[in-house]
Parts: sequence; C-alpha cells; structure tokens
Amino acid sequence: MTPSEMLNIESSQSTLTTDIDITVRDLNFYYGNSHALKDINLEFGKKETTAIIGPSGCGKSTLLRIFNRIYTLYPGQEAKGEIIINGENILDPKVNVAALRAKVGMVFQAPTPFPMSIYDNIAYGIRLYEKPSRREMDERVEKALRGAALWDEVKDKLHASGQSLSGGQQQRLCIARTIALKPQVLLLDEPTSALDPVSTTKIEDLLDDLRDEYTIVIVTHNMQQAARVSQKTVFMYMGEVVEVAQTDEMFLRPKEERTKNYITGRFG
Ligand SMILES: Nc1ncnc2c1ncn2[C@@H]1O[C@H](COP(=O)(O)OP(=O)(O)OP(=O)(O)O)[C@@H](O)[C@H]1O
Repeated sequence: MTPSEMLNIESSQSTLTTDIDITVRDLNFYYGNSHALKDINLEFGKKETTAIIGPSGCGKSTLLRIFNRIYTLYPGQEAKGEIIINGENILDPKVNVAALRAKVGMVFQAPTPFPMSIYDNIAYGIRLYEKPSRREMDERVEKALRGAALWDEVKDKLHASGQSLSGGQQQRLCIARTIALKPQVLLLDEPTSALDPVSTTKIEDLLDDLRDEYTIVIVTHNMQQAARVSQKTVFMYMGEVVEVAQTDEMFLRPKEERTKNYITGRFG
C-alpha cells in the first residue's frame, strides 16, 4: 500500500460536517460470490467508543473497512445497503470518497510508519490537503503528536526516522498521523495486538482521551480491552450481528447464548 492509501487519501477537502453519527442499514458485503456480511443494522453514537468483537473470520475487519470504502480499491468486493454518516449514505457512488476518507481515519493492526522522519510522517498527509506555513506546520505536527501522547518522547528527535521508534511509539505515530487530518471518526483494527502491555496501556489511555473528540470504532480480540475502552460492544458471529449492548451489560449479562459462550472463552 502507498502512503496515500494508508492514509486513505486521494485528494480534495472534506465536505462533511462535524456532527457525526453512523447508522448502518441492511448492509450486506460480498467478496465475489462469498457473502461475508449479512443484513447488518447498527448505530454508532457520537463521541462514543464502540468495540466490535467476535471470533476470527466473523467479519469484523470487513465491516470496519466499509466505513471508509477502502474495499473499493479491490476488484470484486461489493457492499449493498446504507451507511449514513452526517445524513449522507456513504455507499452512494456519488459520494466524494476522498472527502469521506479524510473524515474517517483508519489505524491498522501493525504499526505502519512511512519510511520518512517522524515530522514528515505527520506533515505528509497534511501537505496533501493544505499548504500551511512552516510555522503552522510545526504547530500542527506538535499538536498531533501531543494528541497521540507521543510528543514528550520524540520532541528532541523529530527528524529521526519514524521506523526507528519502538512498536508502541510507531503505533502512536500512526494515530498522530491520522488525527493530524482532523477526522471525525477513528477506526482501529486491533491496534494493540502487536504491542507489549505497557504500550497497550498507553494506547488504551489515549483512546480514552480521544473519545471526547472522535467517534471511535475499535476491533479487538481482547475482551478486557473491549471492556476497558468502549461504552458499547457489538458481538458478531459468522457475518451477522448477534448482540449489541452497553459494554457493561454485554460482559455482565449477555443475552444471547453465543455471546455468553464467546466472552467466557468457550469458543473463538
Ligand atoms: N480478500 C478477501 N477475499 C475473500 N474473502 C475474504 C477476504 N477477506 C476476508 N475474507 C473472508 O471474509 C470473512 C470475514 O473476514 P474478516 O477478515 O472480516 O474477519 P475478522 O472477524 O476480522 O477475522 P480476524 O479476527 O481473524 O481478523 C472470512 O470468512 C474471510 O475468510
């Protein structure tokens, strides 16, 4: 993937407003003839963190990748139904995909800093959209790094390679790079699965802080993590949504047998 694709950027400014909320209606997704997501209906609250959990292969990553239409980069993949963000169905072919991708930022499982300096990892995406002065750019870079709780660790080596950082620092750099574009939705696909416990805690603390500003959707295999970082949890199984509940409710009193079996480790 190129740096632009990782940032999900093509070009142009966003036209979306700040009042974000996501409604998924009758969503079906196909990899060719394979029906990967079946009749998904969901709502994602503003400034709320939603965890998506479920056994391997149930469709968590597939669902996440529909929100910024990144699947359109791959032939044969098709989504049917509606995903309403700010009153607009983002699956409508008329939607400006570049604008959507600026507002719906994605952080991947493995940290993927670009092969450039820490500073340029942040500045690169900003430059695709805007032409800030040197001073403004310095401020944007600092703000993004502070927002991702990384500034204190890198402020004296901004021109060192992003790839010279530790795994946990690299993942926070990727979060900084994403929030530098001022998205409204942050999608995170197992963002800590490659990290040690200390780095994981830092990312989880960071997500807690970011919740005030962004609608966050996180895919995680880690039940404790879902419980720690999210207010709402979605349990998926074999391409379907089985149960949606406030996170406390889901873990204390799951309604469905399959949810109970999964969260108690009986399968998955
Ligand atoms: N590129 C692809 N082509 C065909 N089928 C795919 C493709 N990517 C995923 N699938 C299938 O779609 C289904 C859902 O996969 P997905 O990666 O969304 O699951 P997941 O819940 O994220 O799994 P994991 O927890 O293992 O990452 C699986 O059956 C998978 O084999």
